[in-house]
Amino acid sequence: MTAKIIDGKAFAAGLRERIAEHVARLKSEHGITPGLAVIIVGHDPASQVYVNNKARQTKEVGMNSFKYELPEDVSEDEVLALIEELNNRDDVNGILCQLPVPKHIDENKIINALSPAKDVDCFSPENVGKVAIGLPGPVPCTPLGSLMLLRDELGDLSGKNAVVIGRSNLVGKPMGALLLRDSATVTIAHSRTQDLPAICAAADIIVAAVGRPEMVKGDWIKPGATVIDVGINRVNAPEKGEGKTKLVGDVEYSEAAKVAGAITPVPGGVGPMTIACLLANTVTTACLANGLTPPSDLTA
Ligand SMILES: Nc1nc2c(c(=O)[nH]1)N[C@@H](CN(C=O)c1ccc(C(=O)N[C@@H](CCC(=O)O)C(=O)O)cc1)CN2
Repeated sequence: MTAKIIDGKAFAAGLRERIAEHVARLKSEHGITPGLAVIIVGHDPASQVYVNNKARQTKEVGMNSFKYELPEDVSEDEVLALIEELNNRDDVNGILCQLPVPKHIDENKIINALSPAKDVDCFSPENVGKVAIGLPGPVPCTPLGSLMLLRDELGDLSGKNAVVIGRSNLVGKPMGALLLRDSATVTIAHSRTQDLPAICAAADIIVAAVGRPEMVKGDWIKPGATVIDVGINRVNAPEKGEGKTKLVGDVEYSEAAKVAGAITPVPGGVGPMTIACLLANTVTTACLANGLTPPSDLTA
């Protein structure tokens, strides 16, 4: 068996088209242009690429983009003051601070300073709670993107055995909550889990979000299972030449693809969904801020 490759890049492009249609309707019917503010602190090259992609894609779907590039040595108080200013602006419906931030800035203080109504990453405790109990609001971007790919691939997830590997606040825990909301039978595995291969062997769905290159082996996977690889790990690639690197996921892709029914590649799988879902969340928060029901196809 060779797995179907789930094309996250193509799915994300389709999602952005739908977002653009919703944005056009918000403008023409309600006079609302959603706005997304992105804050980046320092010069991490990967973060700069992600932030530039976020700004470009925000504009492409017809929304307003506001980018704040702060120096590496900016004080925590200055970042918090900027967030406070953005919290109070009517033309800003979504705010995010690109992670990681430099060590002298407390990530939790940043997250707690964001107005939950504009927290389009869905990192705040209030929004995490809403996700858990199924109230309207933003949904963590990478888990939402993974869920959309799973629903597209499998349809109804009810009763499926789903194993999420990783228990981070950003991916593992919200992914578990979303799968549970879709009535999957959810196991969250982590570094203390015993006999992970046996747990994976019973899974109809595996979501690998552990941050360790190729940790999930092909022979752990049940034939026909759907595998969502959230990992994006840069590793050395001597086969490409001296000093070269490549991106790999948390799953041993080539072996897993021989067994799985469907699998996301890295790159081109979940990654592109993260930014598309950020735009979807900005439409959601813009709707909620204006007393409108968010489009159901952009949320969980
Ligand atoms: N405030 C946030 N910070 C960070 C987040 C986040 O969701 N919110 N996630 C990551 C970075 N990230 C978005 O911000 C992100 C990472 C990767 C991709 C992506 O499309 N990856 C490509 C490969 C890209 C490459 O070649 O390097 C892929 O998987 O195909 C998009 C967004 C950490 N920080």
